[in-house]
Amino acid sequence: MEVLVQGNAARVLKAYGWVMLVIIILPVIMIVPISFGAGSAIVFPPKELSLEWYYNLVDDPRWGRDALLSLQVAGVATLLATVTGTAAAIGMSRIENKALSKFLKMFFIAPMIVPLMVISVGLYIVFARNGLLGSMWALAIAHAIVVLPFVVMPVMSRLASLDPAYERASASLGATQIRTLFEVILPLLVPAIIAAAIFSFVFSFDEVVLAQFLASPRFETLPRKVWDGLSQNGLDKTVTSIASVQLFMVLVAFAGWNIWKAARTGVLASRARALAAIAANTKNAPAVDLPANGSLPMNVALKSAPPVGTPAILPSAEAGPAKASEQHGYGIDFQHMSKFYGDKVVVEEANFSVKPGEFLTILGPSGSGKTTLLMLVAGFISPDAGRLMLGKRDISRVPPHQRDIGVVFQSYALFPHMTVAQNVAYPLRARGVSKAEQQAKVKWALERVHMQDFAERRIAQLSGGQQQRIALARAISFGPRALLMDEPLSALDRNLRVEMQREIRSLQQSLGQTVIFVTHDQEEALNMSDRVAVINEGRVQQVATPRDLYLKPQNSFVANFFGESNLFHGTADGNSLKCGDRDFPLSQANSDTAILCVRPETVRLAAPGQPAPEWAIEGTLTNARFLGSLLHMQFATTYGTLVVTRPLDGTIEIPEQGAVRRLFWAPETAHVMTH
Ligand SMILES: Nc1ncnc2c1ncn2[C@@H]1O[C@H](COP(=O)(O)OP(=O)(O)OP(=O)(O)O)[C@@H](O)[C@H]1O
Repeated sequence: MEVLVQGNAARVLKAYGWVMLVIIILPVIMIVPISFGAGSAIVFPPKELSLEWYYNLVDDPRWGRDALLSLQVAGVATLLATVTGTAAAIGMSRIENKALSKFLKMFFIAPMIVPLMVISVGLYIVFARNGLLGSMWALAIAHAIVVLPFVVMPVMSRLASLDPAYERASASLGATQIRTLFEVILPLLVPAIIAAAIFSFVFSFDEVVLAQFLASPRFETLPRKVWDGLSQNGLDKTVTSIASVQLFMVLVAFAGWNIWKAARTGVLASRARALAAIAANTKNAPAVDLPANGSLPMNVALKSAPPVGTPAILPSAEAGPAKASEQHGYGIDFQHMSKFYGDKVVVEEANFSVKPGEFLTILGPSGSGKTTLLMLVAGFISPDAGRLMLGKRDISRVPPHQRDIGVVFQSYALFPHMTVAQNVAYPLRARGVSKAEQQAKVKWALERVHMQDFAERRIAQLSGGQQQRIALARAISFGPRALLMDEPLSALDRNLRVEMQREIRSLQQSLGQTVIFVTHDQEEALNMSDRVAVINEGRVQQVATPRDLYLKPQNSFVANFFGESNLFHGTADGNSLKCGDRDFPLSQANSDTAILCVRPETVRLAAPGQPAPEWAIEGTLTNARFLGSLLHMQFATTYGTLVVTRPLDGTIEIPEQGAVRRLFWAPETAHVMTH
């Protein structure tokens, strides 16, 4: 940690901290020795030790009765406030109507702003009219109302800080909303809920103003009795023994909480160990030690697979050891699909197909609609027009948990409160798969990503690369009909990224899975895809193999986005393109306004005196950069800057800055586009 304050300033701050601590804690701690002092005088430190005030506490049954009532009131108020407040916070986080959401928030937070005295008077009138004064329930409800904001606020802020991908991941894995609530959302809210419950309990147990109005002399809480005693006769020293007992109870509760936490982790660990024992029981498969970053040693062969196309049969407990090509993907058909946000079109008339078992990458600049397209397939949003077919089924309106489509999120969205094995088993549990089958499939999926030895790890104990593998294992464990990946490698460093590209591609091929992969990195698209869909401003520009995209781009956007290009705008006339004062030759006859796309590596250079066609363009070298294996040159010409690249094989002549060359190309290497 960086030290911001050093030397004398640090010492002064430290001393200030200690003084503040002592001022805050000392009066509280002093109560304990005072409670052991003999006689009714408040003496610190006590001159004579005695347990008389503790005997007094036990001997007088009213203290015990009042304490019990306070405990009952605090218990009921805590339960009411925690349940209602948590439900309200979750409900409000789902309301899309901003005005309504704001109003409800104000409503639930109001008890914190309105003075307690006002609330007390209001409740007194209501309870008095209904004959509820002096009832434990009335006081508990009043306390619950007052502490409600202290539950709603922390739970809402915890909800706001949760990655929304958790909920989407749960749905994509087949969980209903109820399962998602109880198995994902509530466990992730536990710290906030516990904090809120403790606060509610302490507030209610200690509360005196509402108790003054709503309890009765016959039926009074502990704080009210203490208060009454104080106002009538000065401090009854029994109060010090009560306070000491309460302090002791807080310490016991704190210790109990820590012991429970440790025990809970132990239980989870032993559960995970049981799954891991099965997962690790892969005597035939050699265990792989992964480096900490999750990359795979180069000598580890990816599991070979029979050809794609056999029907999907996931390994079952009865089926024995898993075979490698157990899944096959379905085709996905986008039929004139559009999505609007307000009046802004985000996806416009998407109309293309992904073949079964194909790896298709959606490539486009930031904000072009890639994620929206993927979310439409996953079912997290619905199209405003058009249809989406998965195989022969129209899934346009099918909820995500019924689509059987696996999703790997950019943030991985692994559930942090579950172990690796529990994460991978989650979609299987959601589908009611038997325990034995769950274990077999978890083992199978973890083997596919070489993570079988990590089954009992917590997610926080994994590196980014390892988390990536687990996210993949979780998405394939239930035999999805297609797999969607939203920039899953963007958080990894370059080397690991390249390795994961190789692995994901290899896994997809061995499984025969249909994959839609989103990226804005064209190199990644080139490395992995059977075909690439280039998208810009919500419109799919071209869907083609990487080779066709490069050699035959459909328009200038694709030509520029997928690799570099030199573009010449002109009018085609037969076998030539009129552009400025030149007629560039075309390999095919054309008769329209057209754009000629010339890739940098196809441009030839002729030094003065060397032969060149008549239409060659004269250019002056303005910039030459070494890009690893490529020399990248820029020439200033009357057509603007032209880019030329050459592989650096150690033999090429590198022109000097300012050198003049004539630039030309073979007509068959240039591509004509209409726009
Ligand atoms: N919920 C929403 N409400 C309004 N506009 C939205 C919403 N979600 C996305 N958009 C807009 O839709 C457009 C496409 O967003 P999308 O996230 O699909 O782009 P992207 O290509 O995935 O971008 P990036 O690569 O930056 O993730 C953007 O202009 C974005 O601002």
